[in-house]
Amino acid sequence: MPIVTPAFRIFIVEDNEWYGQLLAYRLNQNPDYTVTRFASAQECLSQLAQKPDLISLDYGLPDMAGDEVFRRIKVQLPDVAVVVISAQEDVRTAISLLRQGAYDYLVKDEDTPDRLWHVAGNVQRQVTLRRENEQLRQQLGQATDPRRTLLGCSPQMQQLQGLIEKAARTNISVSLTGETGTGKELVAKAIHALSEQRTGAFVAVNVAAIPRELLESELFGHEKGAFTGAVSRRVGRFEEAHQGTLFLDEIADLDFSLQSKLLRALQEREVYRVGGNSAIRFDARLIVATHHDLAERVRQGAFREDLFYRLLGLPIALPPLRERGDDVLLLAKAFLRDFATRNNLAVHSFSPAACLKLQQYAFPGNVRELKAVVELGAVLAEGDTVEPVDLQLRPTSPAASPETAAPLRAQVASIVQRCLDANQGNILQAAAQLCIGKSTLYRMLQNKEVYIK
Ligand SMILES: Nc1ncnc2c1ncn2[C@@H]1O[C@H](COP(=O)(O)OP(=O)(O)OP(=O)(O)O)[C@@H](O)[C@H]1O
Repeated sequence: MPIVTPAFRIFIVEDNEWYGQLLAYRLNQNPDYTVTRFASAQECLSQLAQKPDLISLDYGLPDMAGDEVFRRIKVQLPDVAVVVISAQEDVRTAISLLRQGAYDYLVKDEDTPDRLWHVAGNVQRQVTLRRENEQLRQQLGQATDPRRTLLGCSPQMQQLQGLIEKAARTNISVSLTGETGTGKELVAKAIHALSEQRTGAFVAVNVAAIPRELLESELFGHEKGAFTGAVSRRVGRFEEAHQGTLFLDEIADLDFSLQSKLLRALQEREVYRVGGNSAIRFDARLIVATHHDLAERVRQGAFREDLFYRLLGLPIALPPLRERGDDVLLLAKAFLRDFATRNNLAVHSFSPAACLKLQQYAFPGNVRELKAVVELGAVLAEGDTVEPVDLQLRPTSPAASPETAAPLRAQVASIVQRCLDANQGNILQAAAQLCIGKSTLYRMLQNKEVYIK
């Protein structure tokens, strides 16, 4: 099966029209790059669902401070390479941004377009290698054992694992719902990896991220000359997914006319390329996902009812992270261990107060946000322990309010005490559950903040 390499997407965020054009002109010399320009931070942030591979970010945008834009990008897309471009050299800012995960820091001068070109080449090579790696692993059938990749022990997650296994036994369509970052794509991949289709490709399309006029040819492909710009024949995502799994993310955003075409394709089990006459057989499992209430969309007349029922298949609702109890700490610990190992960092645990801060936060961005918060926390931590100050949560969180900060010590002690009691005073077990070192527990005992009853 061929390795499928999607376009390499680059965002240029630059309020100086002329300079933005200059950078785009240089990068567009590589026909494999899809370059999009934005004049403001807000415009760029609103389009992150397109999942760019590289962002060239002007540090002095008029509508938002550079470090804030950087932080928001990294919360949503922790893996994207961000190259910060600044009008003047500021070593402190550069170091701080690089520590927080910026890919590079360039100062604006006449060589910048060439240096950006060079950096883009490096990033593209890394991204291509990573994608090929993932696809090869999947094709070898070694990919994603959901028990290893989909972490969580809460009853909600156990129920989810059961549904994934049921879905994998047949080729039933699956409709996933859940807030952003709850793991819908991960679940789709897990179903694929456990199913008979695992030797075929897993093809993911984010319907909301592709402009309407390009989506039809993205899904169904096109023949050479089908429209202006169709310089060669293109195989659509349906064809690529043949005998594998097609994952359509953000399905609620599908345009009405494309809804009819999708329905026809599913009923007939065949598709036509744009500008083509011959039917192409399509046999793949379909998984759709949305963070909207699709039934409500049907009631509003924005989504076809017949298509809704055809897509519904086995509905699986993913719970928000804040409803998964202790999974927050379990996931945080796993992400910390993983990030520290990959980056050779000594940091290995969270202080009790840091655990409490994580448990009290609502995580509107769910697991994706937790992962970004933990990784940044690992970078910011001074010693081997992540402290509350290292956890950069959004200000709306209750954890940030002064009322919760004041009795923090007492609350920590009460949580630790409850955990000690639940473990019949077993310090090792309690420390492991709380993700803290046993020395912290001994110190709290010594200070009479907690007791062994
Ligand atoms: N239970 C989990 N265990 C480990 N990692 C998880 C879990 N759930 C989600 N993740 C990680 O969180 C991130 C977001 O997950 P994913 O992209 O699957 O979410 P999503 O619901 O599809 O998001 P969106 O609606 O924004 O597309 C990914 O890095 C994923 O690997």
